[in-house]
Amino acid sequence: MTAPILRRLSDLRALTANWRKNGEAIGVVPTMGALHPGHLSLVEAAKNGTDRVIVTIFVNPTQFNNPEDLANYPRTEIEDAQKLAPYGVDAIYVPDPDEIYPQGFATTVSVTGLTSVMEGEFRPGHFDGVATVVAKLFLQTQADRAYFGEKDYQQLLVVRRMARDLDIPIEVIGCPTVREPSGLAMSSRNQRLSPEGVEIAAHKHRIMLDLANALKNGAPFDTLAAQASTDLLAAGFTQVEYIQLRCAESLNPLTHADRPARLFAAAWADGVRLIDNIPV
Ligand SMILES: Nc1ncnc2c1ncn2[C@@H]1O[C@H](COP(=O)(O)OP(=O)(O)OP(=O)(O)O)[C@@H](O)[C@H]1O
Ligand SMILES: CC(C)(CO)[C@@H](O)C(=O)[O-]
Ligand code: BAL
Repeated sequence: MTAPILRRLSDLRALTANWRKNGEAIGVVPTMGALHPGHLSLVEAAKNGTDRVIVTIFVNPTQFNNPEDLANYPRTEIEDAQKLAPYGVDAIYVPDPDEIYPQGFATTVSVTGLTSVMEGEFRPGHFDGVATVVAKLFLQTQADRAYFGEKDYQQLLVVRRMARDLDIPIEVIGCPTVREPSGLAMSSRNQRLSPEGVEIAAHKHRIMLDLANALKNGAPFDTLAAQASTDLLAAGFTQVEYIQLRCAESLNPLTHADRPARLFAAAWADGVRLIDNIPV
């Protein structure tokens, strides 16, 4: 059965008030829609971890630094509701824009430190948009647990920091990246790749794994990152924005994987910006 689609906060609150009264734990899966198996893995984790599950779908304009990216973002609400039907979620919250940004909205939630590198550096303003909308979604849903993908690993850390700093009583849970058979991290933006673009993008994960393996064997990071960049361009990527090795908790830069580390990369193929990260 398809879950009810709620567009007004008052309707959502009526449901959650009942659930809370019954002592039921609420899980939320925030998304921008165009659902794929990566999103559905978060829904599954939420179903296993809580009594009631809300999936939110909101293409948040304030986190898009690039107007063309916002205009081209896929919007597939009917298909999304159909994909969620087998999971038995309790509500799909698709807020009307004025529920998130009412007339005169003048508040920004801004996390410092973690946001100054990688996605924060290459997408100015992006994390302010994310932190602000996610804070609102946490407060509006009053969820006990929130599920985020490690595909957007920096976002996961930023959101966790924001919830802790603001004393929002929610547990932020990270879930592993779901990949295509080629290793390509699933992403709504992959829909924009042409068949040739898909073939090019398929090289990214292997190039990152090769770098990670060479690093474990003691080779210096800078040399390996330069080689990986060359390999991406040779595979057909048009631009490599960054390849970085960072501490998995602080995101401080590392030169060796001598503590829990992650390798991050952002590169363009076929006009689409693709990000990924793997543990090292
Ligand atoms: N392949 C994936 N595996 C696990 N989680 C994922 C995957 N792709 C997205 N998610 C998670 O789903 C949530 C919603 O993400 P979003 O709606 O932006 O989808 P997306 O596929 O990441 O789209 P985009 O193209 O904007 O990157 C986020 O927590 C994100 O990390
Ligand atoms: C968390 C999120 C739904 C906030 O708009 C978005 O950044 C996303 O889909 O990852
Ligand atoms: N998937 C993270 C949200 C974004 O790219 O805007």
